[in-house]
Amino acid sequence: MAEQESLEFGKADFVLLDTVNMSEFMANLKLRFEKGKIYSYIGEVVVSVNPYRSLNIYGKDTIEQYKGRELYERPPHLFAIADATYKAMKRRSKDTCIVISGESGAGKTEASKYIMQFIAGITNPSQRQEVERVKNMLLKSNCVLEAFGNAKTKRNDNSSRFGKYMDINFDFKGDPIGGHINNYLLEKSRVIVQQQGERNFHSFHQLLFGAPEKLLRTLHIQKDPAAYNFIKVGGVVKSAINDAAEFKAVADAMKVIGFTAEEIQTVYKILATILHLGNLKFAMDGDSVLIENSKLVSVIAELLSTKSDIVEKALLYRTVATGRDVIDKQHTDQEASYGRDAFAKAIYDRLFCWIVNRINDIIEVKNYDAKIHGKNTVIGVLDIYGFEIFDNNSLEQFCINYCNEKLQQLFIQLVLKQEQEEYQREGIPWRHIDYFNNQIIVDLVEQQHKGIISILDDACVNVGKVTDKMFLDALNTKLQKHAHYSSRKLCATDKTMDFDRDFRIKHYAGHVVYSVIAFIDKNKDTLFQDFKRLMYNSSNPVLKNMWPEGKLSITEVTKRPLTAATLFKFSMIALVENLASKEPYYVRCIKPNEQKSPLLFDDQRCQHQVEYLGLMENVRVRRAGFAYRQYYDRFLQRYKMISEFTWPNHDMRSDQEAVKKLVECCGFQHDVAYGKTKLFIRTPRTLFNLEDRRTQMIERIVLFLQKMAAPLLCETERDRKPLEEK
Ligand SMILES: Nc1ncnc2c1ncn2[C@@H]1O[C@H](COP(=O)(O)OP(=O)(O)OP(=O)(O)O)[C@@H](O)[C@H]1O
Repeated sequence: MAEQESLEFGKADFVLLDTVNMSEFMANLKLRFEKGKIYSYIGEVVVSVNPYRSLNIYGKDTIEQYKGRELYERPPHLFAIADATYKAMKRRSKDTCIVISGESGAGKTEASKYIMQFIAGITNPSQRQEVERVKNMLLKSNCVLEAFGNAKTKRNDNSSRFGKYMDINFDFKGDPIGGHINNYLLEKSRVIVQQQGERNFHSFHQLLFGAPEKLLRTLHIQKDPAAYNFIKVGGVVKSAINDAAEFKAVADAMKVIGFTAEEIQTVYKILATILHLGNLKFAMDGDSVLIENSKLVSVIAELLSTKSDIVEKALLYRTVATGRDVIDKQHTDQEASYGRDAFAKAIYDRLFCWIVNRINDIIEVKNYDAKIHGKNTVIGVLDIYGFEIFDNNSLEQFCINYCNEKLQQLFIQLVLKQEQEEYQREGIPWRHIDYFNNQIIVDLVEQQHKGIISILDDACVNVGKVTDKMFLDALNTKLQKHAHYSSRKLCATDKTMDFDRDFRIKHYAGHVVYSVIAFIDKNKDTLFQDFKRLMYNSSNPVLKNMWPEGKLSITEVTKRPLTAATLFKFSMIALVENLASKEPYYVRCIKPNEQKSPLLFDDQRCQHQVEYLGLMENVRVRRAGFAYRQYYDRFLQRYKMISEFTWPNHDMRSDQEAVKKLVECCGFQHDVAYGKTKLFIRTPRTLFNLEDRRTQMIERIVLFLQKMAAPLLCETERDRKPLEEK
């Protein structure tokens, strides 16, 4: 229990609720939010509510207060688990990780930044230059990633449109010596289309408003967002001044990180290429397709360091292998614009991955020799998209929600495992706990042959024209008996779904209807080989290196590359394995309202998040046996004034015996269990009763001391008087 907070702020740890039910949970969460307490615990899990205002709780003083302390010695804070993570890593040489989850705008990225700030603040007391350099690199790389991976959405002005896992490596002294970033599933569709009220990635806006005139001229770019089809304007132009300032900050960060001038120029050329691609107009002229504004083709060719006719050919034709022959097949205008969009998305996605790789090259640990330096340990920070339910849910939401299913499964398993291990260590018998096991849903998605991803992949490799509807038919046949799957065909009366379009999954977090439209295309994620060859044949070496597979001719290309969903599945399986191998800590973020208001606590929205973050399940598991546990010596330190046998010091053989005596004095012996090093208390009421007794005793002790001190004070007064009179 966080001991530094009064109960007027509610319960700092949800494990101590009088009764575990949703209404008590929500009342406590709301009370704490309204009192400005944005952090709470569930055991060692931090629950965080976005305050939507700056709080003075992240400065140097606060870092000092949390540094080296135990979790329960200070009020709940991100810094407390950052410190716990750091201690586990440093003292016990354990690899640890912090998993930050929550929906868009809940405060995940801010939390990850504060955690990094804390770690930076407590390391390198000797100010070694190398450590400072690494810390600077880690912070600067964040700025670059945000420019290319974040965008303004309706829900968050600076929304991360990718998942991120970042390892920080530490040497034997506990100083950061390097890092590594893994990125997951960038929302690349945003490059070509944005919903009303949203923007393309920040990088495009920064370029338009921040690049010097000379650079814009070489890129053939105008300072006007309305001139570009891939940039949506209308009410969402963030401050151009901000964008301009950020352009400079990002350019500077790229330089500091170590990007060469040629690399930085290439980055700008790719952004400009994408903007020009968006303006291409295709039309049919009889049977042939043509580009109406062909001047743009030469601009694109110049930016990509290649020839106009090669660009034009890649846009209008597709090389296909038919038996032994290789022919050029002309697109229709629709196919051409589809191919162009795929190209724009692919080069942005590739650019983003390339940036992450370049950062990794630069920040990775170098010259580390385990024999000389000892074990190199890591703290990982995972900042990944939360559960998503929109009006229209497609393959992207399907992947994101599957990711959350997997993380939730890991979460409950780990909380259970930690509990079991503690009971075992302490010699307390374990009681079986009922909890919701979402394995069945994870299997529904990822199981080989039978899972939705497999069924989708099967549909994608079928010869002939496969439609999204055929995929849905296959789902309906294979999953008709599955308890967590349904569709209109299987449940004709359910009008929340459309025939031949929708299916529903009962996720642990709620029911989500997915529309199969474009599932097949998105899963195939085809980029014609012609575009890859175009990039590979560029005379710009940076571009060429980004597209090594462009080396292959059409006849050498594997016919069945892994699909988008399968690649994502593999990356999730690897991620979960990696997290499971570390000691995990959790931050669960909640967004209090849609209006980004610091005052509003929207009960319904918050309750929904509490449900799908599995927080009630967490509280239940955490206090299934005992709500509270504490080391004997610490318990005595806090409560010894309650009993004459322990105040001011006990004379029993062990602290454990003294605690037993104290507990019996209060009559709580039926509500506790004695572990090897800790006392376990079953119900919170007992703990609060102890707290009340402690408060009363402290008042009496203070009164007593005052009484004792009074005559002394009088004496001093008397002694002083004559002196003064003298
Ligand atoms: N601890 C905090 N103190 C003050 N403001 C905060 C805090 N956490 C979040 N915010 C505010 O909320 C906004 C959204 O937070 P953040 O970008 O971290 O959300 P997110 O969960 O990472 O969202 P997404 O998934 O869209 O990236 C921030 O830009 C900031 O204005």
